[in-house]
Amino acid sequence: MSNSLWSDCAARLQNELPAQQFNTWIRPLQADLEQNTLFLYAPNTYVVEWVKDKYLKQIITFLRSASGEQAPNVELRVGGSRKPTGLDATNGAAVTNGKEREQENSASAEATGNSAAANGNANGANTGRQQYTPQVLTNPVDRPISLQHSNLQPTYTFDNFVEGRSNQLARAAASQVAENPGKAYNPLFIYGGTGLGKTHLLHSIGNGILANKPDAKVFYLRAERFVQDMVYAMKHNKIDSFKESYRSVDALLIDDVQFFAKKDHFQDEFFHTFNWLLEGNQQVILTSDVYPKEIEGVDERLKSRFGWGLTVAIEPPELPTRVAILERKAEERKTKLPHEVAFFIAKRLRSNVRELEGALNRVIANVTLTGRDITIDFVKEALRDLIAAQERLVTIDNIQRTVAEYYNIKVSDLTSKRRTRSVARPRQVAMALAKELTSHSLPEIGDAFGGRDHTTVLHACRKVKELIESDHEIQEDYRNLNRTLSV
Ligand SMILES: Nc1ncnc2c1ncn2[C@@H]1O[C@H](COP(=O)(O)OP(=O)(O)OP(=O)(O)O)[C@@H](O)[C@H]1O
Repeated sequence: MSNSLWSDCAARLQNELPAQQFNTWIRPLQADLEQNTLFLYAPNTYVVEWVKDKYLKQIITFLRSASGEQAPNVELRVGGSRKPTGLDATNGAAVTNGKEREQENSASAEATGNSAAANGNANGANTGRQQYTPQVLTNPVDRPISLQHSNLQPTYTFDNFVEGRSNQLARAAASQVAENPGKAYNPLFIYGGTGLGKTHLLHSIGNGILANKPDAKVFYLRAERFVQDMVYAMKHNKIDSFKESYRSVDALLIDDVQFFAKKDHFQDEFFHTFNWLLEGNQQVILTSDVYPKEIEGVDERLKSRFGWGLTVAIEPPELPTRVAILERKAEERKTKLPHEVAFFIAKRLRSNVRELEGALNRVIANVTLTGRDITIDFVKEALRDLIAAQERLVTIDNIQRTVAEYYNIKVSDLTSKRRTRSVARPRQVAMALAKELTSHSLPEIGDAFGGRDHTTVLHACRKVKELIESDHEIQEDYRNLNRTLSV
């Protein structure tokens, strides 16, 4: 009963909220109905407070509309991750209860000969875990599967990670994990496009954990390395020490888990390692370039586990964050980058932080070679090809086509005089995008939208900015369009 009530409620929230909000705040909640109270368990107080503040009203409204007078009270609490999640199944709205999960665990573990299950306890760690007493492998021959070195890059820290709206949530979750490994969010799953700072955050967490507890066993690796180690272990008959190594860490940081796609055998082993660590409250942090449920070729069980803790996105940075990143990186390189030049570069290059860094490196190299000052003209010259490539990509025409397609209207509607809301709002969005993503002036943009005055464009830009703050639908639309146009 609790399950279906909560899953209906969650399904409705899923329809109403932008995917990122739903995945971040609602999906991790675990429901339990006791008497007439629906307990919603969140991974930590941060989530409890956030959900209370932002979504509790909506949740109560849904429950009342579904159950009328019978609607239960709602109580948000911090709860253990072993509780049944409301949203584990692939469609995001089904519910499993704890028993089903236990059965599922042991069934899958048995099928693959998992040793924890062989001890008859796939879920309760006590008995099975004793088989794998943590052990440090010292023999150099064992090196490929010895995790003695953390592999952490000391230069990637929270301190030099520039925070902005696009990465705020991921940054907050990451620092919580660094402060409370194994306790805050487990696993923490960070996803987002290439070059947006996932690896940087991952290392920051590892470095943060070590700063608090220098003897913690923290290990960073790309998913590829897990596969290589396993191949090596199988070849050299060292599968036990492979397991011991991976299962003895305090925190396992795995980058690019999309690499596991279509590697069923490795996924199986990873699945068991992953469960093992979670059961022992050992922290797991994962990254991927897409939302976990959308990784093709990865087993549903594994994807479902990925979502047990907290899943957060890193979005492409907005203009102010891009400017701040450039200024920060220039400072680190002891280069004086005038603000208007940082702004110019950030406005022209939008796709990701790696590209921004590359551009900055090129500017610095040119300065070193020529001894000239960094001015906008200098940068225009140094980055001519990059800027041209970006401009070719984003034209007003292209923006109009993309926006029209997105809102299912005609391009001619955008340039027409029609003022109905279904057309007027997309037109304003398109104008704001043209202002943000191209270097055209307000009058030029006005011209391209059916000969409108530049003040109309200015008004559209202000209106959209205001709506982005207040209306999550427009915010989501704008982000989606921006992302589509910027890559
Ligand atoms: N918010 C940020 N502040 C400072 N530097 C950043 C930020 N985001 C990204 N970077 C820098 O951008 C570069 C690329 O970031 P990173 O390698 O972490 O991206 P990624 O998301 O892991 O990409 P990929 O998916 O391609 O591996 C790094 O040098 C990183 O330091």
